[in-house]
Amino acid sequence: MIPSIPIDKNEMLKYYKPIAIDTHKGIQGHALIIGGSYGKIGAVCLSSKAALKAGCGLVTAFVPRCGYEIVQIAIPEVMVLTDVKKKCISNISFDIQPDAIGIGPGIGQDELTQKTFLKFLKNNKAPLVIDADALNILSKNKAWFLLLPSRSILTPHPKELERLIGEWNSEEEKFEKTISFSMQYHVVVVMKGAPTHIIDGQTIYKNTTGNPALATAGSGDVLTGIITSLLAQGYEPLQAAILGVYLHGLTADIAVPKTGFQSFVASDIIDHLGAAFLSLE
Ligand SMILES: NC(=O)C1=CN([C@@H]2O[C@H](COP(=O)(O)OP(=O)(O)OC[C@H]3O[C@@H](n4cnc5c(N)ncnc54)[C@H](OP(=O)(O)O)[C@@H]3O)[C@@H](O)[C@H]2O)[C@@H](O)CC1
Ligand SMILES: Nc1ncnc2c1ncn2[C@@H]1O[C@H](COP(=O)(O)OP(=O)(O)O)[C@@H](O)[C@H]1O
Ligand SMILES: [Mg+2]
Repeated sequence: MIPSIPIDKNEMLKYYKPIAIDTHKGIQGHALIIGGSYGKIGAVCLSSKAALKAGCGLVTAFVPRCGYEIVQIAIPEVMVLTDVKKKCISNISFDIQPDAIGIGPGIGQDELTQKTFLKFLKNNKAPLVIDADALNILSKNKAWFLLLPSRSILTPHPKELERLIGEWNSEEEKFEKTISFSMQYHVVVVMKGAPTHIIDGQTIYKNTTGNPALATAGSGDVLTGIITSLLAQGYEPLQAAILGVYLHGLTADIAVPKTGFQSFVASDIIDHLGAAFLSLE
């Protein structure tokens, strides 16, 4: 057994910051979600709605042109910036100053998307959450790991993790390799699974919330939105990852007695975020 710190309510209460009474949307954090491609704009809708519902004052989505109306209609509270290309992201360019950026949900791996992702990494200064195809692009271009801002948060599922660090022959080896990766590139790795572990250098955290209802499309896209939101609200990267993973899992624990396992979908995570936050008050 590899020793780990449980991510439970006690751990949460060390970090959780209730909302200040005199706050306003301008200081409550601005999250930017970059992602989507033709047929996968839903991933950005889920991620950016989750960012709002996790407490951000402002959320902007950067999507290919085909995503403009979809995001505006699905979530009117979210602002939308569009790429010049219709079906994929080819030129990440914006004149806002987000407090944190989540990149990857539904973004695909088009050559143009890979190129602009490299340019983005070279210029970006904002704290990052990297998920899905942005992780897969990094796995194909391992030299780019060096461009990640220190304390970036990576959120791979097991297959994405294998693409990042290579195959493992035992659970122990998987953790060893992820710890080395985290230390080498100074990143926080959210090893999604059942349960999810968070690796920060040599420290391993193990989540205690969540259940198989989360095995549903878009569940990880929602987690990216939640963690990006917390990061934008000023939580330190490790705290944002821990709190995000805990709340994400808790929504399923709260919802399942009403929805059952089968009928729980990623939007139910978003719908139960309020109840999850209230349990910390
Ligand atoms: N509505 C939308 O717009 C949605 C858009 N989405 C977007 O689609 C893009 C592709 O994302 P993706 O994760 O589906 O593809 P990919 O990286 O090939 O991984 C799939 C393979 O990984 C494995 N695997 C996964 N989990 C595992 C586990 N827990 N434990 C073990 N293995 C596990 C499993 O491999 P297998 O077991 O089949 O060998 C599976 O076949 C991405 O950009 C995402 O954001 C989706 O979020 C859906 C909603
Ligand atoms: N059986 C399970 N028990 C607990 N959590 C699960 C289970 N299956 C999946 N999850 C969680 O659901 C999420 C799935 O993420 P991911 O595979 O990236 O989904 P997607 O790409 O479809 O959004 C992760 O947070 C993972 O930990
Ligand atoms: Mg995913």
